[in-house]
Amino acid sequence: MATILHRFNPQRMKAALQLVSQHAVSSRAAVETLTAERFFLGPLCWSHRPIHNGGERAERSLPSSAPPRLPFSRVTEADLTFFRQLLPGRAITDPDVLESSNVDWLKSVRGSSEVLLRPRTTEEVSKILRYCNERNLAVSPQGGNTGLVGGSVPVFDEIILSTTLMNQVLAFDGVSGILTCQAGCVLESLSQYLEERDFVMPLDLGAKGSCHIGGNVATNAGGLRLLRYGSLRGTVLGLEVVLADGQVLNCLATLRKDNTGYDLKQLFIGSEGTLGVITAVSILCPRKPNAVNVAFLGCASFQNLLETFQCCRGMLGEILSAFEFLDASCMALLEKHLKLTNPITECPFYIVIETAGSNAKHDEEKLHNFLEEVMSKSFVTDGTVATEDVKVKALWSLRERVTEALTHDGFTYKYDISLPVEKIYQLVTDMREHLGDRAKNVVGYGHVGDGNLHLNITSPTRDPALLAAIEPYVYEWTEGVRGSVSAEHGLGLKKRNYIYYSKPPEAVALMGSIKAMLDPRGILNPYKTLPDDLSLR
Ligand SMILES: O=C(O)CC[C@@H](O)C(=O)O
Ligand SMILES: [Zn+2]
Repeated sequence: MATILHRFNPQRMKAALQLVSQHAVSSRAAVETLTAERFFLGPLCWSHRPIHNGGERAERSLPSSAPPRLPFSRVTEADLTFFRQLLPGRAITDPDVLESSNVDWLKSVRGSSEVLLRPRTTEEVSKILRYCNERNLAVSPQGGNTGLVGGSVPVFDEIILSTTLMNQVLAFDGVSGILTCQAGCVLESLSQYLEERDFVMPLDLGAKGSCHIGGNVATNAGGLRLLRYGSLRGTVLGLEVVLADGQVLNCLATLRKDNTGYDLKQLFIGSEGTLGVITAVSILCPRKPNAVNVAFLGCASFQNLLETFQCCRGMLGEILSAFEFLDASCMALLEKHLKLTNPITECPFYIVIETAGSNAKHDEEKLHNFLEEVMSKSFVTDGTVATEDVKVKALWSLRERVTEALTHDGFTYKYDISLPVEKIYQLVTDMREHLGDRAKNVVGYGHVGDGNLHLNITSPTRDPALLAAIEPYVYEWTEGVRGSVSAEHGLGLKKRNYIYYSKPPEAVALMGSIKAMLDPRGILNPYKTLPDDLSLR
């Protein structure tokens, strides 16, 4: 527990608890305040955050997913008239259309917004935000609504600002590979656009068919190619952002190098729409590889998997583009719920390795030598390799569709953890032991190459007792090895109060100051990312 002490600030936590209880009283008194049950699909959930004070430890409750509604204005008929004039036919109030924008992809959180705006241009976004800021109307920016932490839907009646119609490619330079596009372009459409021009997007994720590039950047999505091309913090070269007061910040540079002052775009990458609305992105795209190979391998232990990883980095080097894993429990769920077939013999662990290079013969030879090495050393017990597009896709779907398989297994508690790579599976093993038969399934999968574990725990229904057994255990465990409680999904609504497990109070306070400077009225994506002790002021 000593590791928690240096990060924990008892004063701040005490203030947070007082604040939360004040709000709880006033929100109960307000007749029209929305109750937790309206946005949280199930009974109110409380998590327990240990409080350390001079060596004494006390358990206190801090609401995890139930903030009170902040005193924003409510949308009036006059507001609707303004929006309808600005966006003819694109200011939507039909509850049936709004339904899918109010609920997240996991169907775990629900807002009750009555207005969905679909701008086409940056100028329209600017006019919307200037108006909302003046009127003190809260706004929930939304891309493809594929987020997993409740960050992409309103919590109460925030206006939904959708980037769906901002889907134009603005420019592509076939020499440098720099693409400039509007924020609402769907990732898969951009990939297709680039492939026709012999380039690829530097990121790829399971949600590619629906997610928007603006949302990807706003959440700093990682995905399956990060190992090769790095994070969006490196590949995004420029951004256009509309600030809370409607000001347009045009930092849409298309330069590889630019050291003129602070790199402001980094503030917006990963800020989950709380500091500004990203309206356009310029991004550096790699050449389309001539040869792609995918190997699906089985290992008898996680130690063998790590040995395979080390060997892989050494022998495949520059052509390695992904090293992903899933455990046997994930495979069982793929078979049971999605009727997918395991192409190799049953193993405790499975690896998906992708190579992407410029010389098919050279790549195949390297892969062949590598496979021979890991099989002869018994790091790998079985495997199959694909080079044809259809087979490559089929092998990838075994990794990409685990999230979907989990949705059929009951209620899922999801954790997206960054850990030192050698500890990546220990958390799954410890959690299984810790929960015993209280969970239906405890599964681990993720991005080995990035030290990113997706720990998912299923239960027949939402189960507060199970949740109390998982949290704060999972966060304390993570903090104990100096990991991060959000590797690539962000904090959103669900994880906002756990930020202190991964960031010192001084850093969180500075985040609060930046938020206050850029969005003084707090209208942008309220209740998300920052913890309640900062945002409920
Ligand atoms: O559902 C999850 O926990 C992970 C989703 C996604 O980040 C993935 O890598 O498949
Ligand atoms: Zn992931």
